[in-house]
Amino acid sequence: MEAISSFLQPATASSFFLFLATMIIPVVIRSIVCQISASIISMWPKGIAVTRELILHLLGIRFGLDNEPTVVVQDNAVAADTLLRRADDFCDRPAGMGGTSVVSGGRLHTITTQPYGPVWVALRRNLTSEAFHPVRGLERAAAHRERALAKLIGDISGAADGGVVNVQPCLYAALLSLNMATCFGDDVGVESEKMEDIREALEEFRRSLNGYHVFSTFQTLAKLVYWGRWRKLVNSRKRVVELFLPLIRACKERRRLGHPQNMKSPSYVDTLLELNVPVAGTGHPKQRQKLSEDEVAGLVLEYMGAGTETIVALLEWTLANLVVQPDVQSRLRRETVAAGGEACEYLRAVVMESLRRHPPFRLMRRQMNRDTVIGNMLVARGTVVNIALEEIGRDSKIWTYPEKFIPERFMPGGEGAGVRLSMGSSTADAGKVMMMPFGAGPRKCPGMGNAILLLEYFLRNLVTAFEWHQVDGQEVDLQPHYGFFTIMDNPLRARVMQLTTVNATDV
Ligand code: HEM
Repeated sequence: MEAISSFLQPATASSFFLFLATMIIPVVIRSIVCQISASIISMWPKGIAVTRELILHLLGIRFGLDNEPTVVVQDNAVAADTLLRRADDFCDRPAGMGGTSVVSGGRLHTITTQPYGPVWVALRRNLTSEAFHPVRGLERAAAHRERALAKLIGDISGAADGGVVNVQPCLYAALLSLNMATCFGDDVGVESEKMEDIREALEEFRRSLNGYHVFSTFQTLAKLVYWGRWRKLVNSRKRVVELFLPLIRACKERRRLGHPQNMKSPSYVDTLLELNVPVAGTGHPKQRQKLSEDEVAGLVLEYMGAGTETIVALLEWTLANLVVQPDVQSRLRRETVAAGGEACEYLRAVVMESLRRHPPFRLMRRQMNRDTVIGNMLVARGTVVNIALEEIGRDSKIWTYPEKFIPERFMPGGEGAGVRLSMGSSTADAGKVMMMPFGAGPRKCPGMGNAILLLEYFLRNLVTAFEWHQVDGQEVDLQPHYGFFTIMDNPLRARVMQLTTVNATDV
């Protein structure tokens, strides 16, 4: 060693060692890595695949809402106490919910994701006091409902191949055409080809929402790790918005020309174009502005998604249960015919049982805006609170045979008689909570009245127009698929027998 040192000049010596190091160190590291990998592989349990999720887990990287500090509420009394008595602490949703909000990096919001405050009040009030107002909105939409029903009956009769129908596509087409009409108005003509594009685009967007929660935290990194998923989400939303924008512009043009239709019966988009919302973050409620085109498109997407898929899913679940239980179906038919278009107690009971047994949203998410006691636990501000809507409706302490579909439980004398769905912010409501498929408190679903109306309307007419039977050799499978909405894992196929030519009976 000494000989070498004396032989080399100092500068040359350090270069030599640097050279040696660069040659030797990688070899040493590679051999260490190989040895470690070999021993990991030899110890690695057979049958466990090395996935991206596993690697992220081992590195301690967690994306998405599911990895935020979370409390799950499964007890109805605690849920009621949380949402009604402590409503002020639970009025926000976690950041990073909703496709529109995620894709725009929190720049755009829908009613669902808008932070609790004056803009949320303005958007929500616009929906409930216009499109969903019992007279100005729902009553005026009667003609749209009749047209959608006629389409549905026609599609079911026409699609019946040897009497067998794939039910979901028929329901979807009818609800889509109804919601397009109430959203854009009668005279924004959408030809059937465009309608098919919209159907496909909405479906693709819904599919892209499965797993989108990973983008709610550390978005930049999550985009890199889940690049394919991100691209799908962005592109599918872009596709729907590009289909809606020309229709929104046509509404604008119609308003500019002062079309009488707008004055008589404004569509949802007309009301959004008319609306002035407070300017967020200024603290001056009087400072107001119009919504941008992007914002209107996001709200339209919310209306079409929430208003179509939920109703389609529930109608499909209900018809599936009626196929499985022909006695319930016969009673429903008898009693709706006897009611002759008036309110029918048994029809309401069937709808309530469907909502209890198959709520489209399994969980409802809120985020606490201050430290609060939930049940007997102190939970810190910022914690995500998941209310387990499905489990609350199946609580065996409240419901007998909770897994069974028994509409009679909502008839006089049944354990569910008199149960109300409409729980506002009144603390007096809290004691009566037995199920909450529409949520509760100030942020409960604003579409509830419309949803009940549509469910009863279509169901009443579908059971009087057709008899619904099992397809020979194919049992109805009531297994759920838990995605963005809870739908049937195996879509319903039914054998139908046409009974009458239907005169639409509106409730
Ligand atoms: C059977 C049908 C439906 C069910 C079961 C349902 C259920 C729900 C639930 C559980 C929530 C969360 C409520 C909460 O946080 O307390 C919600 C919110 C919401 N729903 Fe529905 N929904 C239905 C139909 C509709 C329809 C037809 C619309 C109309 C467009 C709609 C629009 C909304 C909106 C905008 C929100 C957000 C409310 C807010 O954050 O202020 N829903 N819905």
